[in-house]
Amino acid sequence: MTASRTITTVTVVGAGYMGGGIAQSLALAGFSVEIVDVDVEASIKGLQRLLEEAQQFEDQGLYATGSTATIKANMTAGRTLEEAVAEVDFIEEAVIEDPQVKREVLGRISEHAREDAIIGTNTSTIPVSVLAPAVRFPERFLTVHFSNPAPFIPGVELVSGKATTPDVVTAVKELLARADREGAEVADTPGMVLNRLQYALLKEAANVVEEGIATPEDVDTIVRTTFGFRLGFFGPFAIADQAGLDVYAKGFHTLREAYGERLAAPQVLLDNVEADRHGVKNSKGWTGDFDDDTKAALIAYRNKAYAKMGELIRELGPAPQGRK
Ligand SMILES: NC(=O)c1ccc[n+]([C@@H]2O[C@H](COP(=O)([O-])OP(=O)(O)OC[C@H]3O[C@@H](n4cnc5c(N)ncnc54)[C@H](O)[C@@H]3O)[C@@H](O)[C@H]2O)c1
Repeated sequence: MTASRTITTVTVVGAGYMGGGIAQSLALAGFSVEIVDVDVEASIKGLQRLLEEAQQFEDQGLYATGSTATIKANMTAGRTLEEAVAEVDFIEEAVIEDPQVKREVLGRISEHAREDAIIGTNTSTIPVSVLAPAVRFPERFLTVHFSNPAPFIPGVELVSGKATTPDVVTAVKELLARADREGAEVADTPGMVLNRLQYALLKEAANVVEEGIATPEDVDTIVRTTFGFRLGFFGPFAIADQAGLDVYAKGFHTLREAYGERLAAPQVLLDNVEADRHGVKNSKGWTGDFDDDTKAALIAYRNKAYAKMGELIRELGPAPQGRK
């Protein structure tokens, strides 16, 4: 491994829905990006499609004027996988979600890449431990999981394997920051964090419907107009701090009575309350301590965020819906 891990050149292998969006985003951020698909013809078609899509985004005002020209200047296609991975600093694999196919492709990538090139996989479900054995020099391998649609969703889950070295994670975080993305590290577990939480919400939402408590339409309305409204700005811990941890503890008591241990208060929440940490209101929260200036700034930020969110939703109008 070389000392410097700064990434400037990237190859994305698998230029489909996600790989295409990732390549587009990185090219727009100034990285030199090559895309590779099943063969040279598919790669060139992919490039054409991505440039057309970028132009549409630009015409719709979603990308700044000149973005397509930047992407065109920074993105190439037309070589084999072996050629395209040979010199670059970072390779992101985004082929189909099939462990066998991924292992084969990752094996080829790592065989032909520089020994110090960093290799990421965009898998949404397959543990690093399943894929890493296929990678030559697995210390430079990790999951770099972008979300759909990649051109617009900023968050990226990063999952290290047993062998992954910290400098590799740092270099990928720097790449993401340059592309205006935010990487968060999670352990190598099925579903990681994003899908574990998202699936838990869907499962409970389905329970609510099955129990006849609300229709799917009303569940969706409640989610997007109440707690979902906050989620673009605050995660569950920050929200709990704002609501009051003592309030949550009481709420969990009611839920436990109704639904059993499954919805009992987490011990760490009870420990916080026991230690007189009630959240922002008593200046001692789960996420930290709050002095008066920080409290005032947080409330001002929250109010502005929600007012602007309301404005945006009114401006966009309701989302199109499928016919019943
Ligand atoms: N679609 C999503 O919402 C989403 C979100 C996050 C992560 N992911 C993950 O991203 C990855 C790609 O998903 P997608 O939705 O973009 O799929 P996709 O089918 O749109 O794209 C996959 C691409 O890989 C190409 N490909 C297949 N085999 C290949 C090979 N051997 N060599 C080179 N290219 C090959 C295909 O031709 C296709 O263009 C998967 O691991 C998926 O789980 C998907």
